[in-house]
Amino acid sequence: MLTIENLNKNFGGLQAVRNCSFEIKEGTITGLIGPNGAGKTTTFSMIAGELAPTSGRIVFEGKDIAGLPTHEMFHRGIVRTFQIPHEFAKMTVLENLMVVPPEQPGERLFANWISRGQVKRREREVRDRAEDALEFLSISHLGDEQAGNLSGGQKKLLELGRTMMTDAKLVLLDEPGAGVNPTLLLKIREMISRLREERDYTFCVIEHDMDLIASLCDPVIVLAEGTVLMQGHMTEVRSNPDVLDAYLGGGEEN
Ligand SMILES: Nc1ncnc2c1ncn2[C@@H]1O[C@H](COP(=O)(O)OP(=O)(O)OP(=O)(O)O)[C@@H](O)[C@H]1O
Repeated sequence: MLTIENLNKNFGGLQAVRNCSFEIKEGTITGLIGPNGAGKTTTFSMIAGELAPTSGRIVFEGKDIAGLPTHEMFHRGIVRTFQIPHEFAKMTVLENLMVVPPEQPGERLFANWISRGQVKRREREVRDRAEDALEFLSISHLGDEQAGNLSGGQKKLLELGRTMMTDAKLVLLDEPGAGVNPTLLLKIREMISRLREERDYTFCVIEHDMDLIASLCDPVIVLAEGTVLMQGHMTEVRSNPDVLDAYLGGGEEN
């Protein structure tokens, strides 16, 4: 589905990503791990169109999309969620979902005037889709809650719900486990798995929680110093001495 070929990103004299190449196969939940500063976030930002690569190719469904802006990536079905969920705190959970779909007819000045019926129909569709997302995620009871009142884990579920409002094919999940209590973590893990199995999403996940990676992701790609150190099943990754070295060398137990 996505092939990264010899990707490079320099920030001045610092080479954050260097000759990085890997593949994300359709229907997988691919983990992207590595010590702090390994280049994971920078790689995500290039795939999502927030950063232009210095050089290299990002081929999505057969087309080189490197350097295209975020809205183009979104349009093609690449959606990124963030470590800190971007909910609208003063809006309800349901409203947070309903504002996601781009180009709602009611937002276009003349569409309102020309075809009220069409706008109403579209609004109904969006509401149905939002309610379906809430039901899927078992958070229908939170629909009327102000999003700002949600716990960290509930906000992550809302973020998954916002993704379900788009026509995403590849979802880039940025630390879905960060700041989430253990009970909700199990639920988030289950929802990601079910979204893959039942709704055909492909995921790429950056995560520091190795148990979450082990239980959710296959394959796992390990980045170190901006490039791929190894790739495989988490059992192989865990027993690879180079991976251990990279983590210990980074001085961080993550
Ligand atoms: N906008 C920027 N300007 C300059 N340097 C940057 C910028 N963004 C990232 N870097 C540097 O690039 C390197 C890779 O950073 P990146 O955030 O991609 O790593 P990471 O693997 O996501 O780390 P972490 O796990 O700590 O989030 C680091 O040395 C970082 O300091």
